[in-house]
Amino acid sequence: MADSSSALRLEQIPGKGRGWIAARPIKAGQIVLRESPIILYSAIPLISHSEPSCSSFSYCDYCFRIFAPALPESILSCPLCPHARFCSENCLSTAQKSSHSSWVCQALSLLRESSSLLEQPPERQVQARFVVAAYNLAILSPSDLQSLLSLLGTPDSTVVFAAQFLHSLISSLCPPQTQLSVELTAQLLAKDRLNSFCLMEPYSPDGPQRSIKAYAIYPEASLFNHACLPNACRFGYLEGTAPGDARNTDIIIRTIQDIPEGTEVCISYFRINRDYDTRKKILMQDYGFSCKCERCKIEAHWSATASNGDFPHAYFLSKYVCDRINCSGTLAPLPPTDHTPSNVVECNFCGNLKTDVASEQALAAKN
Ligand SMILES: C[S@@+](CC[C@H](N)C(=O)[O-])C[C@H]1O[C@@H](n2cnc3c(N)ncnc32)[C@H](O)[C@@H]1O
Repeated sequence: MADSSSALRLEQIPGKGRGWIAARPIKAGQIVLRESPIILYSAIPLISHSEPSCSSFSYCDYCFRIFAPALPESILSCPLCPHARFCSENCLSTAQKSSHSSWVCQALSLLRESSSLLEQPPERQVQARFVVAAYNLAILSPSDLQSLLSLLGTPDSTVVFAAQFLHSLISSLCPPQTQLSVELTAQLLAKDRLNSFCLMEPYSPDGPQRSIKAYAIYPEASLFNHACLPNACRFGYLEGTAPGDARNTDIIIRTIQDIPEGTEVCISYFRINRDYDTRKKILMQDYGFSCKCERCKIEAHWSATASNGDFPHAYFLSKYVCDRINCSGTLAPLPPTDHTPSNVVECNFCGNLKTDVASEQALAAKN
């Protein structure tokens, strides 16, 4: 599942819980983790409301690739329900054995007809998709359920309310073939809230903000801690072809700089060009911690007027933030070949490739 065994080791990091440490020196661009999701579910509310969906695309319910508009006849529907559609025989048959099992198909169909779920906010309907996916995991792969439960995340009152509602609804409509309690449901929802990764619609320079297509849980990737100036970043190849034998829904974590042995390997949980106040707010609201990294320490006391506009970390941001319009992804070198570092950097949002020389020149021209 993961490539981390030789490059990374898990340790307790003071003040942060568990985290990944470089087990040996790691070169810039190296892949340190490649992992498939144990849970992957659509971010679209189950029951459509009157307002139009923010997404203009429709996609396969297994691999989440956008359907080719020129080939509508190639789209396959689930034989048991009209809602789940697949881009190939392979996706359909694999989904029937996993994420769209007959129990999932029946549970989602019954939930769609539930008037009490219709009265709930769209977020609850997305949570319903997660709970169905998690119960399905409990039925099909108890060891993956244990991996999910081993992640950080403690239920609070909102999660407990959602768990009570969804557990009771699903148990009455379509009970899973295994005993799953309200308490377990609350635990699962709390893990999902803290650890799920968003899979986004493709980049477009002139399009609206990208919508979230799906949420995925990757237990090993969830153990990366956050840094506001990260030394690694996440890649995904949802629409394209993932490198090597990876699947398009796999997560790939690649280093953006050389990392000495013993150093913690961190990713940023969001775009790195956000300002201090925004980062502080997101980290507290969504992840429940206050970041004490070097960048935050400096920016907490930085003022544009007092500092003559000389923004701290300007060099890092110019070098590693993609400058394409509507992008701001993170740039990381391609993996080294035969221990030779690559001078081509790839953006983890828009996929743009450019030589590092060009980015150095762009930086020099700016200064
Ligand atoms: C996705 S988990 C990362 C793995 C986690 N450390 C663990 O032990 O499972 C996110 C949580 O890790 C902790 N964390 C991550 N980055 C941190 C940082 N820069 N400072 C403090 N805590 C951090 C916070 O508790 C956060 O809610």
